[in-house]
Amino acid sequence: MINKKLPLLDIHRHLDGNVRAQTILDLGRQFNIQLPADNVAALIPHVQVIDLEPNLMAFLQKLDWGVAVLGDYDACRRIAIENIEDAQAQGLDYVELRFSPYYMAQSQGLHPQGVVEAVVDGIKSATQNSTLKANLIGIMSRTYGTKICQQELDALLAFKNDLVAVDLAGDEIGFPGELFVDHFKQVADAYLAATIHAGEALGAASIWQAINELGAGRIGHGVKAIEDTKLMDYLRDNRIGIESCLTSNVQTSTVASLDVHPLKQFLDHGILACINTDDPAVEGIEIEHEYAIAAPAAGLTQADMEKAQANALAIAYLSDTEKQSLKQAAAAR
Ligand SMILES: O=c1[nH]cnc2c1ncn2[C@@H]1O[C@H](CO)[C@@H](O)[C@H]1O
Ligand SMILES: [Zn+2]
Repeated sequence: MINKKLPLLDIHRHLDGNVRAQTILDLGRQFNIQLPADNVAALIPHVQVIDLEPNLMAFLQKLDWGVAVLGDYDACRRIAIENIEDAQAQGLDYVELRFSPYYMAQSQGLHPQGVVEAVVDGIKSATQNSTLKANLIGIMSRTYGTKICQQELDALLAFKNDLVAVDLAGDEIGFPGELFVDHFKQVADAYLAATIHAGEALGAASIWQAINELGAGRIGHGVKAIEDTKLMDYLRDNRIGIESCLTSNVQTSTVASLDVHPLKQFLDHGILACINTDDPAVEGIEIEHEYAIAAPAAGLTQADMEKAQANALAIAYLSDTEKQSLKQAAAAR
């Protein structure tokens, strides 16, 4: 269970993987986009994983309707604002929302830089009078190849002061990290942190590559680190955190079931691993479910879950002062 006396964080959460079904319907109508259904109940099977998907790429297709309806920049702003509302409704104290401007732009011919501007603006206005703190992570969608990713990076770097990090997501097998060394050199030159989706569809070598060649200071998923003890030691000793996403890893068939998920072993090893949602609307779960249902099913004790809460704070892209004040505010409630 979530310990309310500790700050609750979700630091691996795709804004464009969390578009409400009702919003997809509204925007579909607004922009005259033909959808596979005209009510929420009938739309759900098209935009949410119902059973397991056979692999990561099949899972990722479920995100497509959420971006297919982004007909203008106001629509992008709307889903950014709704993501803050959703995070607030979950009782999160701090959220890192990540998004891929090219992925959001491509379907309706928007400009990626306009998408970044709209998302930044939406997050700023929605958090202005709120106790929830949010930071943004820019994603390069590797699935579109190196050239598009450069365009996407250009759009992100035009707003680098509004971001805390850059990520690489999408098809890890088809577009491995080796292709993106030059991109992440530019990320480092812009003084932005790097967190990379690695060791989800590929093995431990992909995690080593993300650390050594792309400068990753955190790893998204990192499931396959369990295959390499030296890597487990390295992650612990260098405080490279793992952003675990339990339900997502089952739905993508990255792990066979929760009881064989390596998160418990990561925690026992002293790795700064934490619990996150990934794509809540697509998965049909929320952070509460991950703590109340998924984590116990993955063998975590209450103490493990509290460790995971503390780890999320330890590796969050926040200053020590910000971390301290989140801690104090939670302890006082
Ligand atoms: O679990 C995941 N693994 C890899 N890539 C993901 C995952 N969830 C979403 N995306 C990717 O992130 C971008 C949108 O933010 C898209 O490229 C989507 O395919
Ligand atoms: Zn992810």
